[in-house]
Amino acid sequence: MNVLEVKQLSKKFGDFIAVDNITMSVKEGEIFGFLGANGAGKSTAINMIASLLRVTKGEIEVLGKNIAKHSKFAKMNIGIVPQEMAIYEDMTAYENVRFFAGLYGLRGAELKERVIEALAFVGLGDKHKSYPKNFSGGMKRRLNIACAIAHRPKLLIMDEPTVGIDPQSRNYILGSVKKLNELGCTIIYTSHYMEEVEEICTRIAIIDHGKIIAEGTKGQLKAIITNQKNISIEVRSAENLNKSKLEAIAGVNRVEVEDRIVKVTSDSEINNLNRIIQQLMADDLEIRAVEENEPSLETVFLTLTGRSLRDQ
Ligand SMILES: Nc1ncnc2c1ncn2[C@@H]1O[C@H](COP(=O)(O)OP(=O)(O)OP(=O)(O)O)[C@@H](O)[C@H]1O
Repeated sequence: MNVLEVKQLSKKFGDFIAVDNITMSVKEGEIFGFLGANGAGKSTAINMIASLLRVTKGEIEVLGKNIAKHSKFAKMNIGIVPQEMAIYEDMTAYENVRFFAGLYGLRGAELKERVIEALAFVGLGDKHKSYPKNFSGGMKRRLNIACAIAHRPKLLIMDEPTVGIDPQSRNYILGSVKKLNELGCTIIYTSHYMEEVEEICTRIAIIDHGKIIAEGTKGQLKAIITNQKNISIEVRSAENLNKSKLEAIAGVNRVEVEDRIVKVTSDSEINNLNRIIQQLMADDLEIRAVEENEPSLETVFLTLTGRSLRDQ
């Protein structure tokens, strides 16, 4: 089932087109990565999905229902962790989460239970009475997440939740995202940190100048720019290597030897690692290490957009 369906969605600010006719869908159980450089249009797109921003053109369906026609249904089923911290500094952590969960209609014992659950989930179970003004950036982010999940949304949208925080909180947040997903929450995760997206996302859309320019699993995105893989095998000595026999293995395109490293370039679709290793062993080469390198998503992004994700 599709949790989210976006059809020909656009947003104009005056004459400027921030989101340009995007169509995409997110299936139940996915961690869908929305990857783009600063200003690419990520926040604008997800703010429309979360009903925080008016749509210029296009349609958005959540769990099969149009969000413009079923606004309450959409609100109950979506949680958003906005880029700008949305917490009240003069309310305790508990009061913050209670306030936001209350906006979703939770009341009484259920409200209390969910607030406690959400705070524990983000590792702030012992900070109920603390004020966020005394929190580190990472703790504030975690509180922000607790506010967005207490009503147990089916779809959680996170807008760069790890920007500007310490590595420990970052790891905690990434771990929480995975755990929430395992508990059945579908997640849209925007970031311009490539490694995060590579680590947690099951499918990724690359957005650039308001348009989705590529979409797919990591493997599919990487296959856009290359259908090759590089295998590096470190051996004790490459003296006895029978190069032509290696080159004869199905899928192998090139074999190079650099000192004690045998470098094999092969079609990525063909699973021939076993045969390559068997051939080296048949030549009596002592294998010390094997490494298979794919192009990184950063390379994919660079190739498709002509610019780096960061530093611009
Ligand atoms: N309210 C607004 N009025 C005018 N232009 C806007 C407005 N909001 C965003 N923009 C512009 O739309 C473009 C997309 O912005 P958006 O915030 O969606 O990008 P982003 O991909 O989320 O980037 P970032 O990683 O910096 O948040 C930018 O050029 C931005 O300046």
